[in-house]
Amino acid sequence: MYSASKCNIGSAKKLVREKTTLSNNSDSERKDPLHVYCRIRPVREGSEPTNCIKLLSSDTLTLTGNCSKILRKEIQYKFKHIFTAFSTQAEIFSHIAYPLLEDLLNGKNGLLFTYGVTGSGKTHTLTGEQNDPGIMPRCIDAIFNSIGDYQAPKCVIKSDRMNGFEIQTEDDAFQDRLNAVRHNQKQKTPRKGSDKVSYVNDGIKIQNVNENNIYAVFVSYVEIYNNSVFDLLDESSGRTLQNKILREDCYKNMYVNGVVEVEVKSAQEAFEAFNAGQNRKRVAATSLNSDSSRSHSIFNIRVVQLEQTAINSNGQPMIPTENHIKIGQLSLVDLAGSERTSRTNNTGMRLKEASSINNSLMSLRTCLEILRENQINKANRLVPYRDSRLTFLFKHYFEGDGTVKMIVCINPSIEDFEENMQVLKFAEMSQDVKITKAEIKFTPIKKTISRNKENRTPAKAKATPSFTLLPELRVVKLNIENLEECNTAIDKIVKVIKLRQQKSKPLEKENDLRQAEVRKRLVDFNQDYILSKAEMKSLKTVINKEKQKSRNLQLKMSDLETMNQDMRCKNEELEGIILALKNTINEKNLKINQNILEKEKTKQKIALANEKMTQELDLKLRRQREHLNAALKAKDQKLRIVKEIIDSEMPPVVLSSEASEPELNAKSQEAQMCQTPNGTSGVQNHRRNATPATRTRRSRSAGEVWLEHNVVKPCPLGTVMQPSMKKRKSVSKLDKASDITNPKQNRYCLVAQEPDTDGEMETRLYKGDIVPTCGGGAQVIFNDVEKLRQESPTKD
Ligand SMILES: Nc1ncnc2c1ncn2[C@@H]1O[C@H](COP(=O)(O)OP(=O)(O)OP(=O)(O)O)[C@@H](O)[C@H]1O
Repeated sequence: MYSASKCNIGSAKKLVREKTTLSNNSDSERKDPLHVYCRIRPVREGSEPTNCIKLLSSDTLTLTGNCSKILRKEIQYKFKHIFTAFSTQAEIFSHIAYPLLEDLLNGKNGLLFTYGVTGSGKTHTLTGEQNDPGIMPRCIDAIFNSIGDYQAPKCVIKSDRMNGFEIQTEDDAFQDRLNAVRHNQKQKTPRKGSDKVSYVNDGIKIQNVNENNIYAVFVSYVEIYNNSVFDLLDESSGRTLQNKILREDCYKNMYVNGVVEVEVKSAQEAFEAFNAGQNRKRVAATSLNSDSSRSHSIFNIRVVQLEQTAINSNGQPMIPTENHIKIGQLSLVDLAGSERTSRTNNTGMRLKEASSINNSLMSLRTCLEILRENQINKANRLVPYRDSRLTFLFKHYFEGDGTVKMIVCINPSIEDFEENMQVLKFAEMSQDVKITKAEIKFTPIKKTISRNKENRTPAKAKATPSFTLLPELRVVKLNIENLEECNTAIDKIVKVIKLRQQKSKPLEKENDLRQAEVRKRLVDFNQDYILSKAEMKSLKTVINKEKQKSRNLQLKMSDLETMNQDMRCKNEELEGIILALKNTINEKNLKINQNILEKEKTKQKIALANEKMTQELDLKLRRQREHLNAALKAKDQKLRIVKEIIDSEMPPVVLSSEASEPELNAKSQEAQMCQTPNGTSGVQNHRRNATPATRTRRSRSAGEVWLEHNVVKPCPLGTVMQPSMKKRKSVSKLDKASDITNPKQNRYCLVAQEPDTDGEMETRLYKGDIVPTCGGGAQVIFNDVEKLRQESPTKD
């Protein structure tokens, strides 16, 4: 457990983490802490030499944020060992990986992973370059430098694809080797990435290798991408890798189900396998690293060893039948780097990958934290290994036994300060996690039943080396002085030789049989080879045809591409035209809108003007009315005076506008009764005097202008009864408003004719003044009715 104590150094804060003892002695005997090493990468050439790491000793460093943006603080971290920018790959290998190799060749498990921010040198540390190899190539070289001479024949030890191994008879192994050769020959194209790769070999050997054992080395390479497991050495699925599932074997070890484990007999073969996987591994350029790993990659080396019991006639090690095998596993894990989206500016696929990487790293963090808490508090909180494939795959390392080592890679640039702080904090915490020390485990040998019927003899009997039954031919020193002793010794030798000759006869027979068998197989193989050659030839012709087809298709494609290009050009032109038209439409729309606005404004102005005019006209009308009323009153007054005068002179014959029609009729009759001899009616004269003055005169200067409205065509009236209307306009229908609103007309006369009771035609003239209204119309105020009729004076 850590306690943080703070003390001020100048203006900077310094956090010193002190370690307290964690657990009791018995635990420390059985368990080892997770070993955490730190490697500081050199500052990039050309970048600012601002450094946020200060090295205090070989195991302590301080992280300093002396940039103005970041809070000035110094945090101290302590690790098992810190490698500086000047540390070599060889140093790192010998310090960290060498002990793990010793364990591996001793049948123990080990896990080594690199952790850090993107671009901090994880891949460099683990893989390195050809002339500066990292941990992985050095491990491979060291393994083969050490066990190269003690290897089991190929295919004798075989992966059962369920994390276990089985032993085959030599015959089956031979058959498998043959199949492998055929398979390689059948492969038309060489395996992608299988080009020869070589790393500088330092010739380092692991000490104390048991020379009595025979060894087989298997490698597998998987990646965890977007929380899915893919086998990078699986060639069966072609280009697209199949998602694999994780399983637990009977020893509680986690493994990738059905993973391809390639048995390698030399470092070269191992590098070829690694390279083939490396070509499938998902790597992409980000803004922080041109070759950024987008997945966590796990390179597994498994060394299987079994005790050597005998050597066969060819001097080859014999396969033991009743024994145990030791399996050691070393997992080299290159974790993808944690990255902040704000710094990488990743989008789309890269962003999804980054979030998956960060999630799985967070799971690893959570698991180790809970594991640590459980160990400190003796609690039993569930560790969420299943949250991520990464943690689930390494469950047996954390829960079981083995050695776990972590290399924290640090980029000392000041931009990485915040992320380094997180990484170092986690790494330091991880050191508290205790892992049970690696143990040697013996696994019982699984034997496969021979596929060859002839070989279905008990494996033990078959495998028993016959020549080992022969008496040993020891070196005998002959004492020439003692002839008797010499003779008995020679006799003994002769006896042994004879016995050997005798016993070697069946062996020779067996040998001959085997030779014949091998020859037969060779013939078969040759036949197969000839068949394969013929097949290859036919396939070549097919390939050539296909190539031709593909060439034709390519030509067609290029034609289509040019067509496509042309279309694109046309499209672009049309788009340009459309754009220009759109612009014109927009301009026109703008003008229309402006016009509409102007119209609106004008309408508003007109409405305002109308309102004003209406108000003015109302005012005028009101004044005119008042004026007319006053005039009417004055005229009434005058009329009254005239009436009084007339009343005083003669009997009243007055045609008043106020008179009712019967009165008017009576009066007009009376008027017609007193007609003048020249035919002019006295009534007319009289009426001219008695008719009240018109209310309004539209055009006084022009005199009276009549609108004579003849509803029916009048009968010929002769000259006597013509009404007196000098200026007139006759209409038969009043359907046009302009007839009556014509400002020139000021009088209105409606002519009506009907026969009277005597059958005489009577013409009635309803007369009135046309008065304009304020709304621009006109009204007629009837003030006179004139009846015109002819009457015979002789009539009764
Ligand atoms: N110690 C070192 N010495 C020299 N060059 C180094 C060192 N560490 C890293 N580099 C260089 O820095 C670059 C980035 O390193 P690398 O690819 O190993 O980073 P990484 O941590 O694996 O990144 P990512 O997590 O994105 O995959 C590489 O060009 C590598 O050669």
